Amino acid sequence: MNASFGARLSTAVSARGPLCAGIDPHPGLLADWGLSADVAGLERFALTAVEALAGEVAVLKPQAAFFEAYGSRGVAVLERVIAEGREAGALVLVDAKRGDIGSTMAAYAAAYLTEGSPLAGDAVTLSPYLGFGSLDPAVRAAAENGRGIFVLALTSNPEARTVQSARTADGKTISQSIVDSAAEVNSGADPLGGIGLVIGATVGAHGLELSQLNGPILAPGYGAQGAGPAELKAVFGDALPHVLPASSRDILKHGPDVAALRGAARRTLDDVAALSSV
Ligand SMILES: O=c1ccn([C@@H]2O[C@H](COP(=O)(O)O)[C@@H](O)[C@H]2O)c(=O)[nH]1
Repeated sequence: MNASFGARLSTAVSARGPLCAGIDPHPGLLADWGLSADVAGLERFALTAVEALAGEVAVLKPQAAFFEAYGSRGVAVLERVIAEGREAGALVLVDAKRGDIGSTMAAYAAAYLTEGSPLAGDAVTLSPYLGFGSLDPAVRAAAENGRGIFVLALTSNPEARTVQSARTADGKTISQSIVDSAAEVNSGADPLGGIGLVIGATVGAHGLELSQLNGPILAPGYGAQGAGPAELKAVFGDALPHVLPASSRDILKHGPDVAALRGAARRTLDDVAALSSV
């Protein structure tokens, strides 16, 4: 792959607008869509979401956990979602939140970031809580393969605060130290580095200094977790142009009708786009 992930993401967002639509096959949603809680139901759910959304949104984010819950056949469905989502023109961010010591991280990088692997989308979410440096094999694989990573910095769930807002020996919050490590890797990249961050749209006042990041920010928590356009503006301020709001259940609840799913994604995009004119 020739173009960098930062360049591909910038092009996709310019063409389609800033939205990451999640594919989270919750058992409750499968039931609401009239589907069985088995691999056949999972497959129908996920591929309907791909059909509805992959031609519309810049980024699709399948949540790996809901596929893994069905074992190897569920993972095979995830592989189809990745392949078919990309074929239909969306960038696919696999939300797997992997993290481990460096030597094991190399295997995750082979699985999620290396050309030819059936689980490799365009980017993957990673956890830095074994130390940002433990992600080095993934950082290298991402650059070599034109792919991206999104590193958890300040997540949307309230329980995260005690860990992520704790301070390191130099007085920085842990989340700020993750921002700074990502900024160091992204420095000088044009138009945008391939190391993104995950910062929830729900986090409220956070005090993070994001001006040097030079990378994308995935903002889950939009919709079902309570954040809307006003929260995006308040949380991200000047960083808003690099923010990719992520919404799953709030869009998926409109299925299984394909047109209704598309309509929900478009309304979300319109609400987000209106922010740039405020
Ligand atoms: O901080 C985080 C990191 C990841 N997520 C994931 O995003 C979606 C959110 O789903 P909704 O239905 O829009 O609430 C889900 O896959 C989470 O695992 C997050 O919510 N917060």
